[in-house]
Amino acid sequence: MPYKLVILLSGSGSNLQAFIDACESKALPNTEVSAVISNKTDAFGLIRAQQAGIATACINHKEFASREDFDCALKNKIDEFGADLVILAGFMRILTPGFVRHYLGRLINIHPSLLPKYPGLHTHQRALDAGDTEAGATVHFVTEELDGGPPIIQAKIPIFDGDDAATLAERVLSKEHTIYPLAAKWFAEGRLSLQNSKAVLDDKNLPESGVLFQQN
Ligand SMILES: Nc1nc2c(c(=O)[nH]1)N[C@@H](CN(C=O)c1ccc(C(=O)N[C@@H](CCC(=O)O)C(=O)O)cc1)CN2
Ligand SMILES: NCC(=O)N[C@@H]1O[C@H](COP(=O)([O-])[O-])[C@@H](O)[C@H]1O
Repeated sequence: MPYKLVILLSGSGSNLQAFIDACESKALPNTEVSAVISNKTDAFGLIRAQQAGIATACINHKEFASREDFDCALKNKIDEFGADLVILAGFMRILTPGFVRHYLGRLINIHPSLLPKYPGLHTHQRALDAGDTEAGATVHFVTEELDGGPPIIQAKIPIFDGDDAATLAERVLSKEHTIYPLAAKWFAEGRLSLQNSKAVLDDKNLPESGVLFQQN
């Protein structure tokens, strides 16, 4: 029985594509993307999923009277598909405490900064404006606190003179496509868990910033 990923997204879906390719190449063995769900009807990630023969659903947050109602519909759809792991891949909605509690420990996100720096939006511009010399991405467990969940893995890149938010985003995204499937692989292998609000890998608490991914 393959390990089932349900991926939530709001945009282009290049991280989704990385998961599709990793499952296809068996870099993520015995794992499948069971469904892709978006809150945006025009998310290109839905097209990517359809091109890969993956079930899709669109639940438009604008059609709901409250965040709680939207999250309840989202939860029902996810559970209809069945998910061992719920993956936020550029999903641009803040999730309610009830939703997070339901999936706690099997709900992860990728954030385009070296958390705890720059939670929220516009991370690359904030790093540039602060004069930082490095940027990156963080895979973390999702908790009620926005982008405050325990980090699992981080990748760092240098910020070059002349970088702008777009060039930074492009180089960070490339690292995301490596670390995100790796974190999911650890989870599918039963090596990664959330215990007492800490990320645990191979029965050891991870460092505050997660595992630092080093690519030679
Ligand atoms: N309870 C949590 N929900 C979410 C988390 C989390 O850690 N805890 N991670 C985010 C992902 N994210 C950054 O990584 C993020 C997504 C969305 C927003 C945000 O401000 N959204 C606005 C709408 C913005 C828009 O529609 O363009 C909103 O929801 O009102 C901040 C950070 C996913 N959810
Ligand atoms: N706060 C959440 C957030 O900003 N997530 C970011 O959205 C992008 C989605 O790209 P993709 O659609 O090409 O995978 C990624 O860079 C991800 O880190």
